[in-house]
Amino acid sequence: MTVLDEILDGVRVDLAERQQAVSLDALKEMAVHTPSAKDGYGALRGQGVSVIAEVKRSSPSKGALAAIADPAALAADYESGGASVISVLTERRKFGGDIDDLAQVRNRVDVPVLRKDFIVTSYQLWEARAYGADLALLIVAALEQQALISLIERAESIGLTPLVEVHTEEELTRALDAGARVIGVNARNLATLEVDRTAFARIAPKIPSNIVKIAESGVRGPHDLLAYASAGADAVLVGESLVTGKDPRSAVADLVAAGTHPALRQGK
Ligand SMILES: O=P(O)(O)OC[C@@H](O)[C@@H](O)c1c[nH]c2ccccc12
Repeated sequence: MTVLDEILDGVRVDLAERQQAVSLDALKEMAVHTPSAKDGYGALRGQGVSVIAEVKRSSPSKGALAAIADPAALAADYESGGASVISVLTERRKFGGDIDDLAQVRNRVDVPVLRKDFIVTSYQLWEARAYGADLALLIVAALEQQALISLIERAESIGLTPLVEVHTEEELTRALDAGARVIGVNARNLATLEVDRTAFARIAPKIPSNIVKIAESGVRGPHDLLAYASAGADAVLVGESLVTGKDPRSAVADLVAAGTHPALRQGK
């Protein structure tokens, strides 16, 4: 069993519990009263390389990273550093997240918020919307093709921007066939947890130019952002180096400064 399979088993157990506690109808009712979603696609297509800053307490590869007692305060620091989108890990068992973190972050920042989780049913998309998310992650490696297609459609129909994550060329083909418009290339293989920072440069040239390209994982600082930028990234998604650093606001600001430097001259 791979790490991803193990995570998905836990996700399904937790999901069944939440579905017992809150009906789909109740969630839909909540979502109706949630302010409409912000434009995730537009936020990532801004000037230069956009920064998606992540709220993450732990990870299966490293264990505990940071306690993060106040996720909204951290998100506010990210926003004031210039982050274009805030990513909130809501998976509980391996990442120490909580769906309530999403609501707290949503209530504090103005930029779009991404629900980062292992989404396998439309119930989780309704949850994302009900708790204020504007974007939702869909991981190709975790989904059958038919499920991927219908989750992309459902996300869009309820106003969420789906960020479709791939790690290989085959997964990219599936993402494109399924109609993804925002694609993230994760440097980390979720089956083995190995990080390969060359994955983005290998896969990005095969992504059509109208699609937003995000380089995910392994960004330690401006140097890595610049490497991803020269390989064509519209945005980078950064977690660990921000939550484990001393000053998340200035760490984001340094990334944003590198990503908007005039010398980059990206053809967006
Ligand atoms: O902490 P890092 O190496 O900066 O990576 C952030 C993000 O890319 C990573 O958390 C991530 C990418 N895809 C995921 C899917 C599920 C859980 C987590 C992730």
